[in-house]
Amino acid sequence: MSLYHEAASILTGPVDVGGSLKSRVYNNKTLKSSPAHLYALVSETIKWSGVLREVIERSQLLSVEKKVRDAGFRSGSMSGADPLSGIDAATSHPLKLAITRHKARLNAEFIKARLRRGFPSIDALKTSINLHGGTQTEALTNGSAGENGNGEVPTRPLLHPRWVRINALRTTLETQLETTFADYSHVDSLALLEASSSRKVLHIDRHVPDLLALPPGADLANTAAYLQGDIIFQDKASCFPAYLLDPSLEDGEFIDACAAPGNKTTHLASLLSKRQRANGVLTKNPSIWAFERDKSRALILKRMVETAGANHMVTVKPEQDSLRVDPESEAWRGVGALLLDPSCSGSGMVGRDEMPRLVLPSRGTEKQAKTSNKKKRRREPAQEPKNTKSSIVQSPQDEEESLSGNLSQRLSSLSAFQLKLLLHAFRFKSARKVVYSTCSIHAEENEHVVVRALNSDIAKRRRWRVLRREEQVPGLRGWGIRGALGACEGLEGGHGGATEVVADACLKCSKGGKEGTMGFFVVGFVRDSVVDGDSDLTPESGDTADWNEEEDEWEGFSDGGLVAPSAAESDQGRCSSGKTSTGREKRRKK
Ligand SMILES: C[S@@+](CC[C@H](N)C(=O)[O-])C[C@H]1O[C@@H](n2cnc3c(N)ncnc32)[C@H](O)[C@@H]1O
Repeated sequence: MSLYHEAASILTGPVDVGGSLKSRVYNNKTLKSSPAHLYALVSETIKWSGVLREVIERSQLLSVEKKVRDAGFRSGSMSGADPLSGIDAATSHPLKLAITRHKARLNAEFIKARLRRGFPSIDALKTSINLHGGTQTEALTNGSAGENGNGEVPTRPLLHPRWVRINALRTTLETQLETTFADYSHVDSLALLEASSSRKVLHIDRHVPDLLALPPGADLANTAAYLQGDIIFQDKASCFPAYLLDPSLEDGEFIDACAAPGNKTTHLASLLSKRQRANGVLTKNPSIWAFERDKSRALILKRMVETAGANHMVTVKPEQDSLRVDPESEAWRGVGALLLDPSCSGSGMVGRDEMPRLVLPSRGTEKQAKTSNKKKRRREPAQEPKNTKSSIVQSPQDEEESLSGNLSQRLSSLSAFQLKLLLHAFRFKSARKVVYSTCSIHAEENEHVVVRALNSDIAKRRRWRVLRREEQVPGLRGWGIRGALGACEGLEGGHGGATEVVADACLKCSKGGKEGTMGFFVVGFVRDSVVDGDSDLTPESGDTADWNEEEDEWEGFSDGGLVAPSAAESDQGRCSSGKTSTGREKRRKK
């Protein structure tokens, strides 16, 4: 049984210490069990924990079997046809006996749990759980059933879909729908996508052009389309910045000031190539300068640009610190628009160093407990240490990290760095558009940076203002989640606009929300004309905290995939597959 005890200790460990589930198992040298077996057991347990909870709670097993309760029915496998078939212990083991005594009741509850979810067979339930990791079936238990049942669908999508961006540099949406996704059925909403038990189902996004949502388990990493760069795994939210920039061939040159691994750079190039195609005439190729200060990340960026077929537009500047580029220099006079997606806390990332949540059964309601054993229940002896977030979800509670001293310090350092980059972007003499984004959910890195930027000397003198909601590209104008009014207070007037206008100009994405995105923030800045005679500006003056380079900031994945960890891994495979970049010639030297 040590396999089960070890699984239990992994599953009940604190959620905020020890890294991902995989690293907790494979890096723990004190475990006796085979890491592969243990990992399989804990991941299966997590996947099935919602069903297990229901079966155990409804059978009231824990109210009558003290042994099971004290040992903790912490892990089990549901890979077989009944809830008990996976328990690998001697038949005479007291724990196994305590469970098998209730076999009939447990099996009956298991059947009911399956039917409640609308699955006609165990295989159908298994397929859905394997596809959606168990969470989707949870959505179906409150009275509604999935498409296998009475056709109803859950009211809210719960999972992070696999977002796939069609790369217009190499292909078109129509071509991909006729080839890579020819045998996929189309659904009208994420809710339907999540309710589907089919792997071959997709939803065409209604906000960002050329973006598809697929089920989270969709495996496209080996498709020709992915390998040749026709499709790119990119979270929907991460597609907002380039789209919001609304790049046109008249904008002049572009800079992506924080470019690696290259999702937004290649998206920008893709949007420009569509513009070129729409123009119908052979236009001069637009220029995108992709700055990346980190040497190894710049290599990944180069590969991504190459794979996406954007070499003819993008010039990667490896080991280039954006802040060391002189925006006043004549060399950058042609730059009209910038993307700025700086390193941030990454608090909006889905799956970052995440420990999956285990849903545990309770011993039943007070009433159930009283009727079953008529004894007053004692509290579980094993208590979590204070101030430690457990990976077990006992009851829904807000697990938002509190702004402790450390976090607050870190955020203030990060936001100082982000502001510095933003004000630097404002200094490019011909620039008329800047899009700023973070994958952070903290106002300090988002609205507060916007307010401080608008209050800056350079913003006022060069007349930078926010790109108002009504000016935004059609797909994003309708996006409902906007900046927090309270977080936008403190505007000093001038050209910044009213607090409401600024808050409404900010687009936010919720992590784990019904839109299926990661947590994200994006805002556009524009100016209506280029103002000259302002080279005497010292834009960074007056900005407070110093950026601490040692901070653990989020710098995006080291690959092209801002999706689930598995996709990130597969992208990494592509990026580090030994394929060398072709040594693309620089179009011109700066
Ligand atoms: C959040 S990631 C960017 C993700 C990227 N925009 C994408 O969509 O794939 C931030 C990147 O900016 C780089 N970076 C941070 N500060 C920089 C600076 N001052 N100059 C250039 N690159 C910088 C980091 O090394 C990191 O690769």
